[in-house]
Amino acid sequence: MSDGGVQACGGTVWLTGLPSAGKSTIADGVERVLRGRGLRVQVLDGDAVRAELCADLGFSRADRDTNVRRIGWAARLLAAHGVIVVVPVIAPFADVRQQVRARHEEDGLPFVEVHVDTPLEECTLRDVKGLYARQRAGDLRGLTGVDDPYEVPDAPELRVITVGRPVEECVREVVAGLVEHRVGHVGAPDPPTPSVSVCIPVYQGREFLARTVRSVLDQTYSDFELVIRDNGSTDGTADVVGSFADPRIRRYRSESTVPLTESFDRAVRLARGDLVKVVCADDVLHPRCLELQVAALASDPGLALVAGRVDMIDGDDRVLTSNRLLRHVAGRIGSDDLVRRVVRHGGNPIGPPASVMFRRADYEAVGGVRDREQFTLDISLWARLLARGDFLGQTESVAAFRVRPGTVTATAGRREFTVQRAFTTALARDASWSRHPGDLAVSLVGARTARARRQMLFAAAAVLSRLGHHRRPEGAARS
Ligand SMILES: Nc1ncnc2c1ncn2[C@@H]1O[C@H](COP(=O)(O)OS(=O)(=O)O)[C@@H](OP(=O)(O)O)[C@H]1O
Ligand SMILES: Nc1ncnc2c1ncn2[C@@H]1O[C@H](COP(=O)(O)OP(=O)(O)O)[C@@H](O)[C@H]1O
Repeated sequence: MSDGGVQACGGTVWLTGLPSAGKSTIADGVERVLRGRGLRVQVLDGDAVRAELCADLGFSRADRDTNVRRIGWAARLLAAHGVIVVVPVIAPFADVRQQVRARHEEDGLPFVEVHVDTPLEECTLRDVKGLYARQRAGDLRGLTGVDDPYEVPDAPELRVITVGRPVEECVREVVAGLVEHRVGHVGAPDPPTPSVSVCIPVYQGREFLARTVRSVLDQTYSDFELVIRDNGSTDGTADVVGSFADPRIRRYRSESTVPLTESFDRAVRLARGDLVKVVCADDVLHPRCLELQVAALASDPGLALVAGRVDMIDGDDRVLTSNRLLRHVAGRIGSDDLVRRVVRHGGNPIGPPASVMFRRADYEAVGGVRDREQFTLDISLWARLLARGDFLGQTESVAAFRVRPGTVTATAGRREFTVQRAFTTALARDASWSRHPGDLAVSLVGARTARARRQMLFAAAAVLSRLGHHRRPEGAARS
């Protein structure tokens, strides 16, 4: 999936332990760290595998053994192809764990056994899935560690204590253990973590992607990484991505295509920088964009979101209109006040992803992009991020948004209008923010005006395009 110049050595990391010990939680953290380093990682979680590969199995001794052997077999195949396989699976019996280890060793593949060492009393308190309670109530029999055996590993490569320790610390311990046991990179050292990650999720982006990438590489601010995640494009996008040699680029390609919201989320989840900007694969950043927005967030820890203005350009980079958006939301604005302005606006007065920068920690804290409706993806994310801090609307134009036929924004019709209304209504009623009767009525006027304005803009784009109207982007001229 990635290159990045990293030489990967595959292997299996088996996280064994009682139910609710923390196996899955630590596995997820390890996956994130390793992916952040550009390595190929696959988590084979007990629950997920049992739903698919082992749907025929229960929890008898024989079935558990079969389950662990099958997972061990799949892990070995993946590891042989250079993948780091992280396996959070109870695997309660020592002899089957030993068999899986032996099969790896026969193939010369590293096998790292990690005992997630959380005492039963603590697991019973955590009881993430309510299994211990069900067992006590007599609804479940044969629960590992209670009325079914768990054989504690004698000599695991690593024993991780979780009680009283933050998850991140346990994750770091496992990652450090992997390096020691030859799993993961054996070649280039980790690239240093940059302060900013610019993330480009791209699907069928051959036509404009090169311009987008160049606009990122030409920034006046240089301490960034550029994460490009190709969402299974088949139009030659991969060639465009491959044509750039800048070491700050980290490339990922998925063979399958996920929905736009998920593609956005996966690209951001690859970010390593503390600050994040997402750029759609046809938009363009103006050269001082990162410089201006990093300075704002670095100097004011109370800010969760910074946004600049945008120019609207057409398919030939002709400026259709400049310095747009943020008319009603310029300057530093408290989050409660801003949410009210968003409601009254009835649409997205903040801007598209390219105009915005946020903090990765905040993105993770709010659970990332959840909205399945791609039309309100950006504004619903901005609104949730505001729960983490205030907003700064910058009056400089920082990016150019490409207006072209066939895009989500261009084709927005009645259904999208309904989706937008549903979002605004939910926001107006959200108890996290102060509520103002009457704002929802105001927002209806705002939403209709915004929709009409958008329709006019797209119509104008078509006409201007035919007339050959041409002007340089203002932000580009300034910087
Ligand atoms: N009786 C019993 N004992 C243990 N676990 C049970 C049981 N019934 C259901 N579950 C749920 O199944 C998850 C364990 O699956 P595994 O594949 O990891 O188990 S095993 O290795 O086959 O023992 C396990 O998930 P985790 O606790 O997250 O590991 C449970 O959610
Ligand atoms: N240091 C820690 N490492 C892992 N999990 C922890 C830690 N401290 C607390 N927890 C919590 O313990 C629970 C473990 O759940 P989970 O990872 O699903 O367990 P398992 O996969 O072993 O069944 C989570 O709610 C997690 O937040």
